[in-house]
Amino acid sequence: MTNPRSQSAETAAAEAGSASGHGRLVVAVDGPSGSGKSSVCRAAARRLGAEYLDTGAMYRAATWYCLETGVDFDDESAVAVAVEETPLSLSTDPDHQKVWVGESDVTHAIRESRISEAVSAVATNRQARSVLIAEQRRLIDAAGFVIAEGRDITTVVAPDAQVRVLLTASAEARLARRGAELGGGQSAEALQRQVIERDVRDSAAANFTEAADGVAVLDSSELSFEETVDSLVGRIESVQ
Ligand SMILES: Nc1ncnc2c1ncn2[C@@H]1O[C@H](COP(=O)(O)OP(=O)(O)OP(=O)(O)O)[C@@H](O)[C@H]1O
Ligand SMILES: Nc1ccn([C@H]2C[C@H](O)[C@@H](COP(=O)(O)O)O2)c(=O)n1
Repeated sequence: MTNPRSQSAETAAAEAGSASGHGRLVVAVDGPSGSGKSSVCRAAARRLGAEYLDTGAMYRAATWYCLETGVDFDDESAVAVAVEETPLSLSTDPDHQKVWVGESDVTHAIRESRISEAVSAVATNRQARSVLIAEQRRLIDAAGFVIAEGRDITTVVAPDAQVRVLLTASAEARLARRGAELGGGQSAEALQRQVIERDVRDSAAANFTEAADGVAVLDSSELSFEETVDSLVGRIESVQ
């Protein structure tokens, strides 16, 4: 995987880590779709002056590249080669979340439904995963103080993180949140495909429904957004 902008992102990350006075601190958060990982982790990172790594954005950007280059998703080797080739870079600044593939700013495009519906083909490809996991570890190592979220951060990418949390919410809460986020125009079937069915497919590659040993569960079903952020921040502050 080539990474034209990674150097500046890493330099910024290292500076932010040392400037925040936290030294090296890795926070790993996993959970199913719509549990609140991205929004809660981004808000916690802002509040604490940490870097924020959205690993799902990396799977989505690689999927965008596969679609752009016309890769056949049924051809596992072709998918793996395309992911290896993807000129992906992303910022870890929680205030300026940007994702690029080469010179294309794909920050918004990777959130489209066509990406959500195709991304599992990349997520369940073993070779593609190992390429992305290596890159995620490199970005985490380069950061001083980072909150990284995804599906396998607590278990595979950063099992030695000082804070490890499984963020959950009931299926009803997750569907309602995603529906509201998308403006209420999505059919129940489309939401079911993008949230529940995607989780079922992605479960073949990672276990993000049960907490591994040493991983704390944060169930946000009955919590407001702010209460969920407060809870995560409290857990992080308790180890500082
Ligand atoms: N505790 C909460 N209460 C209410 N809404 C929440 C809560 N946590 C998150 N949300 C909202 O739910 C929506 C989905 O959250 P988010 O995108 O962060 O989930 P996610 O776990 O990252 O999903 P995905 O893995 O599919 O990207 C967002 O609109 C977010 O603001
Ligand atoms: N560590 C990760 C992060 C993400 N994925 C996969 C599973 C999702 O379908 C897809 C997009 O993630 P999202 O933006 O919805 O969080 O990427 C994964 O397998 N492992």
